[in-house]
Amino acid sequence: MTTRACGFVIFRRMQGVVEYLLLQVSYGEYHWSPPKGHVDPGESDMETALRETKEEAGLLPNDLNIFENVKQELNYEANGKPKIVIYWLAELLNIDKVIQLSCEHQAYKWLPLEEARSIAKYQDMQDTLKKFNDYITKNLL
Ligand SMILES: Nc1ncnc2c1ncn2[C@@H]1O[C@H](COP(=O)(O)OP(=O)(O)OP(=O)(O)OP(=O)(O)OC[C@H]2O[C@@H](n3cnc4c(N)ncnc43)[C@H](O)[C@@H]2O)[C@@H](O)[C@H]1O
Repeated sequence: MTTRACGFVIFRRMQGVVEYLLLQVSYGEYHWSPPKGHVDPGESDMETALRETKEEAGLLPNDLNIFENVKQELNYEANGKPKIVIYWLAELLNIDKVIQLSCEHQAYKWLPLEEARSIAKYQDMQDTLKKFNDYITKNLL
């Protein structure tokens, strides 16, 4: 059975520089990823992304401008099971908003594209960040 998870690649514009939010898990390989998590029964993908972003980063829907038509799907194996992860692009509107982590994460960073890609580690996550960055560069700057 395939595991499904959803979240947001969140960016902010900091003095002209686009930065991406990555969270470091507090278990296992201590890997970094955008806020995301498993889809609960009866939840839509977007409801999951919003719930997980609130739980993991303390960000509410009105903190974000969500680009519903800009999304990427990742497919990989996690803990021996196939996993699908859907990310939408979202912009943090108030750049001073404080990130509030849950116990699932031990750190967060706002990083420009290449540094974000570097700590994201996995090729498909790196490609996703690049594709979202291309969209931002072409349409929002
Ligand atoms: N080892 C552990 N010890 C204690 N509690 C744990 C745990 N693993 C999960 N939990 C608990 O499980 C719950 C997770 O719930 P959720 O918060 O709902 O779900 P998630 O972000 O999708 O979880 P996870 O961290 O497992 O996912 P990811 O795909 O990034 O990561 C899953 C695996 O896939 C790998 N991975 C991540 N991105 C990948 C990619 N793009 N390509 C290939 N592998 C990737 C990761 O390195 C990791 O090994 C939490 O309550 C958490 O505390």
